[in-house]
Amino acid sequence: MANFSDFNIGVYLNGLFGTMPSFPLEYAGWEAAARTHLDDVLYDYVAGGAGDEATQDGNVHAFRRWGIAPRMLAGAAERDLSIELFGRRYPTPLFLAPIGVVGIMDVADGEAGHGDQEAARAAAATGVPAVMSTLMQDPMEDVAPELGETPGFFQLYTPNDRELAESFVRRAEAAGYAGIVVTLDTWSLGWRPRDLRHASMPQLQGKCLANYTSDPVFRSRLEKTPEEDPGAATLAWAMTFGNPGLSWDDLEWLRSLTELPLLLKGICHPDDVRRAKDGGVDGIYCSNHGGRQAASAPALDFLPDVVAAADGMPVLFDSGVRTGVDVVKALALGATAVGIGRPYGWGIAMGGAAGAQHVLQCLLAEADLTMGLNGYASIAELTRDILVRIP
Ligand SMILES: Cc1cc2nc3c(=O)[nH]c(=O)nc-3n(C[C@H](O)[C@H](O)[C@H](O)COP(=O)(O)O)c2cc1C
Ligand SMILES: O=C(O)C(=O)c1ccccc1
Repeated sequence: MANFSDFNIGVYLNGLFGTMPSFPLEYAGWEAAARTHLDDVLYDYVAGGAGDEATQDGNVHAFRRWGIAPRMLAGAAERDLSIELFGRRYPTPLFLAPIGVVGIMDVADGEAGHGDQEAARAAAATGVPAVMSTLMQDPMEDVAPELGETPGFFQLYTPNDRELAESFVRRAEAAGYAGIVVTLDTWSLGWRPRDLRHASMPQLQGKCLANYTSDPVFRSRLEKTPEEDPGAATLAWAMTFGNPGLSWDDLEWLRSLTELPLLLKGICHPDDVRRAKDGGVDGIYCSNHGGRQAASAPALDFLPDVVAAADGMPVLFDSGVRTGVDVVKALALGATAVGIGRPYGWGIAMGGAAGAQHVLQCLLAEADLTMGLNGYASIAELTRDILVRIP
């Protein structure tokens, strides 16, 4: 059993010998460190979100409206943070949420462009599974080997071209991804004032489109190859990316594409959970896209009802997790596994795979200590009744 809070002790021990931590120890520090490396367009793209950004702020603040009830003399000196998901044991309850621009966020060493592989290496080093975006800067086949023994899931943005969607899923299966996560909340881009101010976003600059430009179906739709005419390829991407017509009627087709675990991302309403379940999915991914798409209530506020409707089916959760304490609270509200987006994105920007691994170690050490000091030895003990509502 891993002891995640050894990380904590290690920091103090290093300090005794005059070695200070290489990276900041908390979210604000990760974001600030990342910002020193990123240009404004990319920084704003990652940091920003929909509208006045009240949704993303609300995601973070929702965690503060819950408190953990401490129990003493509970014998929680040894903790087990492992979880089971789709028949497999994972050492931690965390996963990396898909970030479509992480491929170009690996700027710290001055050679951006393989950030998807850096994220995969952080997953390999920690056993934290990664959901990898459709929007990669390297093709999915080049990213998968970097995951090592740790499973990766392929996140599908369903293009409005069925053959292309099918090709993506076949490629993900062949490359060894362990499941398919279909994101439903981005069939059109949200209202994002920061990106509008820059009148730019990375994909429109031709970034992170490698899964498209390497795809035989996508290429067959072009008159000239992406190498000959990159601008035309980017335009073709913009024409095929959005899929406003996708509906529940398409779930049967999506389900038919793979026998791998199939999850739907962006689900917050219990009625949608039931429809998804009826359609034969294997898991629900409760998220409001980190407040980047539609304005909504905090994703955390939907989690308990989503878990109830899922009725035993796994529920992945993300949106607003910033600390190890947040991880514990999401688990207590019923999440099977807890995803982080921006925190590890900043990690990649401040130090590549090592930076992302550091972020995971901080979150895990804090989650582990929070459980221990509050008297909870396993994730099974983290239930709704260990939380109190803070008015
Ligand atoms: C810069 C950025 C890019 C993202 N790209 C994708 C993506 O390609 N696919 C997807 O399903 N979600 C994407 N998301 C949403 C994340 O998967 C996740 O839902 C969100 O970041 C969680 O919120 P958090 O950032 O507060 O942790 C992106 C998020 C960010 C910050
Ligand atoms: O930025 C995002 O959150 C995202 O997922 C996305 C993907 C493609 C186009 C625009 C946004």
